[in-house]
Amino acid sequence: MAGRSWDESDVRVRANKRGSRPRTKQRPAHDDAVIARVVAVDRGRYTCVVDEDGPTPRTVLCVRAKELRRQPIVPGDRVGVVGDVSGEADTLARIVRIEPRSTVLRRSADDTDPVERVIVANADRLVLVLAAASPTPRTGFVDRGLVAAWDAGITPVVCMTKTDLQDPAEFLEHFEDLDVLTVTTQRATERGQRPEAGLHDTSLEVSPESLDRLRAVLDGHVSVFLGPSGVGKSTLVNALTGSQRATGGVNDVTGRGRHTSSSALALTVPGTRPGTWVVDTPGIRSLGLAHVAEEDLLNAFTDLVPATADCPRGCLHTEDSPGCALDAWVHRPEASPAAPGRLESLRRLLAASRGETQRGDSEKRLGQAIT
Ligand SMILES: Nc1nc2c(ncn2[C@@H]2O[C@H](COP(=O)(O)OP(=O)(O)OP(=O)(O)O)[C@@H](O)[C@H]2O)c(=O)[nH]1
Ligand SMILES: [Zn+2]
Repeated sequence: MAGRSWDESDVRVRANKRGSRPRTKQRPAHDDAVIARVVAVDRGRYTCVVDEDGPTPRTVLCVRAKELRRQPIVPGDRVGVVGDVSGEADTLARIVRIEPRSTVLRRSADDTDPVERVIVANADRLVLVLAAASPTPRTGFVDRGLVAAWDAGITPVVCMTKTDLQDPAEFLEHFEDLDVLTVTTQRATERGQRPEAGLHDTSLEVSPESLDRLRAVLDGHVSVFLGPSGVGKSTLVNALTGSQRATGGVNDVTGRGRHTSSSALALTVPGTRPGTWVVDTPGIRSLGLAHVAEEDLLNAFTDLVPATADCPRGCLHTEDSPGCALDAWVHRPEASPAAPGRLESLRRLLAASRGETQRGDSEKRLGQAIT
């Protein structure tokens, strides 16, 4: 293969097995393809919404063209679709093209999955969900989430749930030097006061004001929610989208009835503009940062980056790096009280990332450490 680079598409230039016509790389341009949004992927079937911001949005079930076989197509993707795009029952259309993606959210390989995977395309909000209490919020989760968002070019949002249980102000001080969008949510009433809510109707638990605030943050965006177990993600997603993930209800956009697969699912948000999506990623509580370059990791700490200009060349910014300017910076009188903690976070992440690169030690993987 000297002097020439090639990819898998070359391999497929060969006679059709069934012997009719030879395959070539000159495929029809599919000028007639309509643009659709992928909302769910399940065993080679792609549920797409055609005309998402037009007068007749409809759900179309698709397969993908053979030439796209090797490319991941994920929720959030915008694709070109040909064939029967009526959305009527028992029709099947075909995805012939993946539109350029504005962002991709990746999940690092880890012990549960050896392959790095794209999980969502075109998201522009990463909502890091934490509870003000129960479970106790941890700054490390936000630090890692901010790095993941920065790396993917996605705007992070910190969403503090359960503020009925605890005032989140003290926790949020940790991030006050960062220009991070923050939103708080709480439950409307005690369950006991709303017996009609029933045990499984979680949507009634979130206060209407909370939902208004969230909708304002999500409006016009494609958002992914990420958070440790038990912080109230499904409660929020259900309340916002009207889906009933936990109970297997019917969603009117996907028309799929039950969402049993564990892959991501894009849902519309009633009361927002067309083009507003929440991508639910069941089972994914962390993204892993193994694929994030060290420099990008540092750049995510926008509050500390300016200080590194005074570090010696090649400074590793560890606690024992000679002349590292970061210590003095976070302890200067005008520094915020949160600054030393931020430096600790940065050093923990750097150490984890270096540990992994040097030793390949899976225990040290950032992927595991994010939650
Ligand atoms: N007090 C209070 N409880 C809440 C609030 N939001 C959710 N909860 C409760 O927190 C518990 C966990 O909520 P879930 O929505 O299942 O949490 P989750 O993040 O989806 O958890 P996983 O499915 O494990 O990822 C439930 O008992 C909710 O009723 C809130 O704002 N205030
Ligand atoms: Zn340094």
